[in-house]
Amino acid sequence: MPPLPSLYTPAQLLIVCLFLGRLKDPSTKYRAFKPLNLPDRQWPSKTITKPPRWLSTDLRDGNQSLVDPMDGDQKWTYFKMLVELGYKEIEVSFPSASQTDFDFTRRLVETPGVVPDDVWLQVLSPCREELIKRTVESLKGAKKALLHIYLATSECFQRIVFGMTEDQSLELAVKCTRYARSITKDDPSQAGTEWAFEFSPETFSDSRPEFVIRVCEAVKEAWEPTAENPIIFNLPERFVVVNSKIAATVEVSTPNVYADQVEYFCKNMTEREKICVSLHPHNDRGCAIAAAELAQMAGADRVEGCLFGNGERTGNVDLVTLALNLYTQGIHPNIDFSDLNRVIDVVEVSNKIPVHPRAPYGGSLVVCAFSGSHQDAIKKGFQVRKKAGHSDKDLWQLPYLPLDPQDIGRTYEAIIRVNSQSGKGGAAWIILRNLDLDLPRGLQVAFSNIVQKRADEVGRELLSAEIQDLFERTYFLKENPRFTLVDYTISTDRSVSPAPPEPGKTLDTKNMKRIFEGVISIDGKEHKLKGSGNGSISSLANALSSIGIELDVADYKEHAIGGGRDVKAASYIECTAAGSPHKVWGVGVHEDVVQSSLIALLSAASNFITSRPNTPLLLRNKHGPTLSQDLGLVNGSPKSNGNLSMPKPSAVPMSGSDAVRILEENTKLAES
Ligand SMILES: CC(=O)SCCNC(=O)CCNC(=O)[C@H](O)C(C)(C)COP(=O)(O)OP(=O)(O)OC[C@H]1O[C@@H](n2cnc3c(N)ncnc32)[C@H](O)[C@@H]1OP(=O)(O)O
Ligand SMILES: CC(C)C(=O)C(=O)O
Repeated sequence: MPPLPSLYTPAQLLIVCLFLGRLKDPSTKYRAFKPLNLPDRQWPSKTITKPPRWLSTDLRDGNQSLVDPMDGDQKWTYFKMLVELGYKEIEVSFPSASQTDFDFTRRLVETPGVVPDDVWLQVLSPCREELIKRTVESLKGAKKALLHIYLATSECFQRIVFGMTEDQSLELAVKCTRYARSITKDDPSQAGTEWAFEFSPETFSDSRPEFVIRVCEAVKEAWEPTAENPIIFNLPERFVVVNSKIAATVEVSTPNVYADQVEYFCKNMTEREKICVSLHPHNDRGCAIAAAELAQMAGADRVEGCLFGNGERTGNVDLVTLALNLYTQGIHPNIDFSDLNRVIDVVEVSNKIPVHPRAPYGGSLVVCAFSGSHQDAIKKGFQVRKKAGHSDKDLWQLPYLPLDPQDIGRTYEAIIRVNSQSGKGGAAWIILRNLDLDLPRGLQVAFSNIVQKRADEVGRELLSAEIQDLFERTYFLKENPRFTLVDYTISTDRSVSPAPPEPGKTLDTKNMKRIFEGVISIDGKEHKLKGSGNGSISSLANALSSIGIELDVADYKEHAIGGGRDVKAASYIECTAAGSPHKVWGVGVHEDVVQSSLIALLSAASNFITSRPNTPLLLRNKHGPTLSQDLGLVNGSPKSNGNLSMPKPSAVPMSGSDAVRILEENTKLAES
């Protein structure tokens, strides 16, 4: 077939099609919600000061929205977890929907000790008598039973779904309430159960507020609640059909509009003390949390939702976020999320839906910082806390972390993670956490460059263990094949006679020179070295210079690790190489502080000759006289004839590996 002639390229055609597919003027299809006129609204100046009554509907609204609803055993595990977390009102099923739900409810009622005495079992039914009857049957014998019925009150539901007028809907709601009453709290055979009642004017947020009040007043009158056992009016916030002709669905409006509606409801219902105003927000516009919080400010007493926001469509309001939002305001939510990982495990297995890595509080990535400035701020925050001696109960003020991860059972290890976006603080934090080494700033920068390079090379996050390993290998913490301190003494150099002590006083050796004499294993062979200096480190540096490694100490820091008998010293030495702009760091850890500093210097020397083999250095001329008098074999017969003279410094640039080779040649020479 010949190709069809076309004025456009395929790409242009695609763009045209996409463009035509979108509405230039969405107002022909979608209408803005007309908000309630509530000029005297009070809620904006209110704050939340206590937790609401919570209702978990994970096992009902959450379950009904799953691809594969939970089976009885999964519900059982989930229920037990909800009880352990502290939920006192749990919507366990829609008993008229399926045998699984009915049987599960019966199992809860009939199994002794599973439902604590203070926990209400809530069940849902539509306003249909035969379904209400079946629903009530499922709860027979329960200690505390909460019967929940629903009926949509919006104009579009009445017209599209039910084909009823407002009066007919009201009549149905009242009829079902009376019926429910007759088979529950008014039925003598149900006397062993404490019955409570909930009515949801479904589509509340799209209903005429005056009509919602009318229906709820009528239902209240039919149920006759008391202040001790108030009736629950549950006010769903959810999507609605606005323009029925085109039947498009949009969510109602911004959360402030819902708050206005709730405040209106609270103000206009009579006998407020006999009413519990409950919220049932869905997340169609992504505003469920805000809607629930603003509506509590507007006077609501109770919130229905699901853990991690499972539920119909975009989900019910997330109970974890709501509770932990309160917690971070210093208000205990009465729900225990101190082991959030366990909760996540149960939720993920039961729902077969993973918790999003960015889900507030629970997401695996929400307490992780990859980027340098975040890591830096978090690390400083922890250091300030440590310095101030803060315990895990003291006031929490930490950059970027609104909640102490420990409070939800997460460790600090995972907070800072390192990839190519990370700065010096990230790797330093991991070394601090893993090895107790508080790296000086200069070493942080030096090590960060090494980490950055590695992260770029591998193109992924570097795990904490990898960073630790990189550090240990870079600074020869576990083993140092190049320079290992085998044995040493540091003595006072008495060859330069000090001023004699005043009569009756001892000789002041404090300011006298020190002599390092020791055995160092260099690339597996042991050698004696000797040098002198103002202190231990400089005397070893001097000894190293005798074999051609000319390092000047530019910076030195030390700190203790641990305490008591197990205390250790950590030493950090930054060295410059004579005649070279390069600096190298060395790290030493030892029970003895002097030894730790000597190890650090050898680490720097090793680092120098190993990691910068091509750096030109002013080292000794291998053709000159070779070993210093101090250098000889330990395990052979040491040459102690004193005839070997100090090699003269030479201006020949030489690499670190050359220096070691020369050393070996010199050693052989000494042996012969
Ligand atoms: C907003 C919510 O989440 S509400 C809870 C929703 N959950 C569920 O629906 C899960 C369980 N549901 C079910 O198992 C079934 O839908 C049942 C058992 C309730 C009813 O089953 P069916 O009788 O087969 O009805 P079906 O599901 O086809 O349709 C719903 C019918 O109930 C009516 N209905 C819808 N809501 C209500 C209500 N609140 N009260 C009374 N009737 C209602 C509809 O108008 C429709 O009636 P129609 O058949 O006369 O047109
Ligand atoms: C039954 C009601 C409360 C409901 O689930 C909803 O409106 O989403």
